[in-house]
Amino acid sequence: MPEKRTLDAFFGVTPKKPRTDTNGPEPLSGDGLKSMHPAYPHPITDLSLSVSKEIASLPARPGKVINDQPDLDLLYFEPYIPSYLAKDLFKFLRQELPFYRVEYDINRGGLSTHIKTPRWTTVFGLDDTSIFNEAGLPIDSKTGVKVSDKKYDTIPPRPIPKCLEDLRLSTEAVTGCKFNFCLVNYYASGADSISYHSDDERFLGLDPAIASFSLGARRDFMLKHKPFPPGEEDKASKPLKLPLASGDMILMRGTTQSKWLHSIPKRTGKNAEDGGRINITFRRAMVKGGTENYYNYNVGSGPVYRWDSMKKEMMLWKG
Ligand SMILES: O=C(O)CCC(=O)C(=O)O
Ligand SMILES: [Fe+2]
Repeated sequence: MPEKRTLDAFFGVTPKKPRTDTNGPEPLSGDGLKSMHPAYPHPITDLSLSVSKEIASLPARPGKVINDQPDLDLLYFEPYIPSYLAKDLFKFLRQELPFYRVEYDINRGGLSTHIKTPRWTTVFGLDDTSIFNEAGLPIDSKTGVKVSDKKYDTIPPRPIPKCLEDLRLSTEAVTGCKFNFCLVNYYASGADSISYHSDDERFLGLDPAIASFSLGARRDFMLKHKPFPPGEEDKASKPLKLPLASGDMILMRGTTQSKWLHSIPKRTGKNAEDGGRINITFRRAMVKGGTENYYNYNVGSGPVYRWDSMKKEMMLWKG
């Protein structure tokens, strides 16, 4: 992949400064390399070569097909990443990635509602119409001409950093699917959640495959069929609860997005303080509208936060 080599050569290789802060050192790094890009709020440390190689050798166990419900097609790796590595990868990514708490307004039937996304999010990637050139700017994937499009202007797209690129490449090799986007959710506690939805946006094309990784605390992944049309209510399907553990990966494919909904419900009481969970999804956006949508809802226009390992919470990143 010549594009990647040139991009790495341009951004990826800067010696790490000796540490003067108390914010680490993190496990899994160690070769002193970082991924850089003008749109990153800060450089993102690469995984060491040995960890990178280990990720290329995954999954730890083969996936099991779950398709015993109408319109459902899942491939469940339990786990994909062995637990010792998943634990360190959780800490590494929480420390290294920039996170956002996105807020936005939705208008439904003339009524405007303010939404505060109930979890931390971040996103990297570019839809199929473009690739990043050596300067890290989108160029047309067919002609190589620099793209000037307002869909890329408000929030400039950022390439997938090497640490997540390692996992993307492994996931592509194992699933045979192609992915150009990486979305990350951080659920700091049981109070963070994602409500029932399906990832069936038009910009993903028909029957998209989405690979979804869990790191850190175990959280319940709930699935239920969308309402059946009148007369078909008897096509009985029962809701599913998958208690996803650290290192697990679930590939959702076929009609899973068009016919089913999924969620991570809140947890209360003694289950609420769980140490946090990271979810990584790999997806393939086909058109520029997908890029615009993903950056709007996962980066947004608010401030950047970064994990503070002393305070053990996300803190405003002043750069
Ligand atoms: O956290 C999860 O496992 C699910 C996340 C999800 O459904 C999404 O980001 O669309
Ligand atoms: Fe989803």
